[in-house]
Amino acid sequence: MEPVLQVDSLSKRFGSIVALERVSFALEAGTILGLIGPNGSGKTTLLNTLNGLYRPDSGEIRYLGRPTRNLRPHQLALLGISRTFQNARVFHTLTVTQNMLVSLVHARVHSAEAQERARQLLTFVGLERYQALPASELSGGQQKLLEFARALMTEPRLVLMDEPFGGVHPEIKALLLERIREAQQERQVSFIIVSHEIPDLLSLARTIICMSYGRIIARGSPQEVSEHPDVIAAYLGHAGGQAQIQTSPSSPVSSSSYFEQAGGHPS
Ligand SMILES: Nc1ncnc2c1ncn2[C@@H]1O[C@H](COP(=O)(O)OP(=O)(O)OP(=O)(O)O)[C@@H](O)[C@H]1O
Repeated sequence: MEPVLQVDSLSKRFGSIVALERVSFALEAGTILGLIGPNGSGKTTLLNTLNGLYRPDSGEIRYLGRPTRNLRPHQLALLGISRTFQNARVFHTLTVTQNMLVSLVHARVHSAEAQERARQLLTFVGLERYQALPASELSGGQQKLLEFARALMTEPRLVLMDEPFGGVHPEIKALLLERIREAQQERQVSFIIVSHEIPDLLSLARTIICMSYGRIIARGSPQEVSEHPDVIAAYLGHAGGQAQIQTSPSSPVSSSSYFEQAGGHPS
């Protein structure tokens, strides 16, 4: 089957900073890819390039076999690539429902159908009772749920999510994890999810890619990547580190304390 996304030798620099260096991978339809890596390793730049916010310096992205080079984010959204951000980007003065409808301004969807889609998706993420409230009245975690529901409004084939679990209350995180799984399994949506919440990501994703200094340093199953010596070294900042990436949410070291210990890139 044709991959939903094919990325070949993608590179992106900001002046002297190499944010992406010959990044290549393919994403099968209906699967979840987890993207990990120390701070500054290029994860957000990769998402920004995939959804048309940044133009790559070189390399090619094909979505459902079609090159995306000259397409802008709203055009890619109409084709089926949607996106959430590290800090939820909701419109605070608009109501929850209006936030949902914003994603369809460029789409030819009848107003009644758009309203019904918004209602169903808000129910899906447990926000139905807040639909008439300004988004500013939602908690940070609820705003992440809203952003996720909004990303589904265009009936995407691929959703790019940047740190969906960061700073989210455990109950909301559990709901978000469940709904991402449901969207993948029942709607055949593919996901690329960037997260520092390693145990959650490892439980969700079929494949993990680890980046460091703009390059892919490991890819494979959650277990393969979490045990990969280069991955452990990248997080610890020295080769042959003894620590393991914790693979279970119930493991004694939480992901956040793990990252506090491990730090980012070695300087
Ligand atoms: N718009 C920009 N202008 C200049 N440099 C940038 C820009 N965006 C990213 N960078 C640089 O590119 C590199 C990769 O950054 P990026 O945000 O993609 O990393 P990341 O892996 O997402 O980090 P984090 O986990 O901290 O979010 C960093 O050195 C960053 O400072």
